[in-house]
Amino acid sequence: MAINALTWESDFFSQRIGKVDLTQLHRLTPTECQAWDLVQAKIPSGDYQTLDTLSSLGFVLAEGESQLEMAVESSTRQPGIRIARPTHIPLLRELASKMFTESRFRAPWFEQSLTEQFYAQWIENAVLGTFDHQCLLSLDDRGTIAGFISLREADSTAHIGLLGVARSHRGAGVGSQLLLAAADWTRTKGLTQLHIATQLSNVAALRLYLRHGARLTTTSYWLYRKSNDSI
Ligand SMILES: CC(=O)SCCNC(=O)CCNC(=O)[C@H](O)C(C)(C)COP(=O)(O)OP(=O)(O)OC[C@H]1O[C@@H](n2cnc3c(N)ncnc32)[C@H](O)[C@@H]1OP(=O)(O)O
Ligand SMILES: Cc1cn([C@H]2C[C@H](O)[C@@H](COP(=O)(O)OP(=O)(O)O[C@H]3O[C@H](C)[C@H](N)[C@H](O)[C@H]3O)O2)c(=O)[nH]c1=O
Repeated sequence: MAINALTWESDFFSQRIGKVDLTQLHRLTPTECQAWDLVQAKIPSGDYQTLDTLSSLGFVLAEGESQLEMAVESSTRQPGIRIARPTHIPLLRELASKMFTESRFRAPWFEQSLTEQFYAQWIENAVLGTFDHQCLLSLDDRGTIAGFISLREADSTAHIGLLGVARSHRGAGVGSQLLLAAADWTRTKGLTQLHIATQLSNVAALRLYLRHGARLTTTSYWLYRKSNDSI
């Protein structure tokens, strides 16, 4: 078998969703793909051979992704940053549901209302510590949520889950403040690397990360194949 089930995603989106195991690509057949509603593959953007193989099997481009890493040698505590609590969940859900418009979880593969719920659920899970481990908030001088960042620790490295700034607060340094708070979170955990992933199209986010010294490490493509009789 060359496709592994994505269990959480399949349950959440009520579709049979699988992901190609690239080490088993030589075994992949249209018949195996057909057993799934949606098959995903994430490939290095320079791997033209895999790109061509997957294209010939009916996969199409869904999105490009960039991975970055920030070396955290020193950091400073950011004023105005709080740990999100369950009471913040309703407002965080509302903010997150409308913010991540650049996403591979998009039409025609995913219904927009479910995509909105997906990012709402992601940030709720971050507050509860059930997926990402923590969610930090930037509060404005009235105590309103200006932005949030979620973080997790995996493989001795810190990872940013979601970063979002309320539209009314953009372009005022809140994104920078949250990124610096993430660097501080990383350092206080005794870690030295902060990993970030974002869409290749997300120039605003990429500019922010690069401005703060993040290094672009890899670029990838997400390819999807939907079965004709599904969704
Ligand atoms: C891991 C992930 O989640 S990746 C996805 C990132 N999130 C999203 O795409 C969600 C939607 N987008 C957003 O929430 C926001 O646009 C973000 C997070 C990308 C950026 O947040 P912002 O708070 O606007 O960032 P910030 O203000 O620090 O920087 C943005 C611009 O404002 C400028 N700026 C910063 N401080 C100030 C200031 N005090 N006065 C004027 N301009 C300022 C910056 O120089 C920057 O300009 P540039 O991009 O032209 O260089
Ligand atoms: C909430 C939650 C999610 N999962 C699963 C579901 C998916 O299989 C993965 C998340 O996939 P990812 O490729 O990370 O998703 P995105 O493409 O939306 O994320 C990128 O863009 C975002 C805007 C953000 N920058 C993110 O950091 C990027 O990776 O996780 C799960 O198993 N359990 C959950 O609770």
